[in-house]
Amino acid sequence: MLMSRCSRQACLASLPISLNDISMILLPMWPGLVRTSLGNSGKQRFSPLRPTNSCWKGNIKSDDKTFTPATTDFTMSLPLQMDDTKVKRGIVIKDDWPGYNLDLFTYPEHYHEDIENIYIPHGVIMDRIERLARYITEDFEDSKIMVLCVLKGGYKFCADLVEFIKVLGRNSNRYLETRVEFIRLKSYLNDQSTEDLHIIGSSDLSFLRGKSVLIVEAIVDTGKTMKALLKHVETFEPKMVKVAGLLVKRVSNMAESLTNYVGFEIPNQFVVGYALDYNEYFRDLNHICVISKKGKMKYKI
Ligand SMILES: O=P(O)(O)OC[C@H]1O[C@H](OP(=O)(O)OP(=O)(O)O)[C@H](O)[C@@H]1O
Ligand SMILES: Nc1nc2[nH]cnc2c(=O)[nH]1
Repeated sequence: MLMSRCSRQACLASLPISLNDISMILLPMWPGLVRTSLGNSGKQRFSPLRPTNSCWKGNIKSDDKTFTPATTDFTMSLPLQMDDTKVKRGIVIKDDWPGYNLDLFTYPEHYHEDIENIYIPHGVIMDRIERLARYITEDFEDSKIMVLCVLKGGYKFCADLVEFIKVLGRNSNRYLETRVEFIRLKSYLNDQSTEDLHIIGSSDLSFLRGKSVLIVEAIVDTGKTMKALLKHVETFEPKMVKVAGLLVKRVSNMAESLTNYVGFEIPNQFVVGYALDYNEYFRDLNHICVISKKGKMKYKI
């Protein structure tokens, strides 16, 4: 079987071994730290590797079908430096990444014809968030931060990120206290950004004054939402603001990097799942997937 590899630097989650002991992460796994290190001993235990969360290519036989090998793989970026001046691209997914065949994973049956592929499996999302939690915990100087979750798309990312930050804190001598607040922004209709960017609910963020703030957003695409939000947040004079984006799209007009902690850099494709929607559908899908033409037609407004 043909195996490809994930780079150590970008794929490396919290491992109880030295970097010199391994040359790559072949299969990221989930459950990760949250599930495996719970308990009073604080000791990390490893669960069996599960191929469904893998970062690989090859032929897999299942139900007498041989699935087409993936032609490419997650390609990793340079090592992330905790340096604001460097652009952190996260795990870079190449333009020709075909995703995983739907038959390799489980997902709600009613979406069968509505998604093209499993673009980023849930387990890989979780493993990457675990790593982001560590960057954030090590990076913030304050021991307390205000987490501003951008709804609706960011709710799952925020919940999982904060959970990982808490678990890390309980298992180390660096506990980053998190207070979570929410803001709801809406601008998309179908798969298009519109000129109408609405703050739904209260826009008063005066609780951010003087605080270290982490904005948690599921996706930065055109960057319009994030630019507008950063401008709005700055008016409340926080001490500092950083942005965690699970996905950042590679779009040509994005001149500046708005995101300090990037999960994955992805091509310009409309993705759904893990709380990302298409007209409110697909938020219940746990993987990140590419919507199919049929799906777009079916749920179009
Ligand atoms: O970078 P941009 O092109 O501005 O796009 C990013 C925004 O688009 C989505 O929000 P949406 O307006 O769909 O609202 P939702 O989060 O409630 O789904 C997403 O959750 C981001 O907030
Ligand atoms: N669901 C979803 N929402 C978005 N908002 C901006 N880009 C996207 C995208 O690719 N998917």
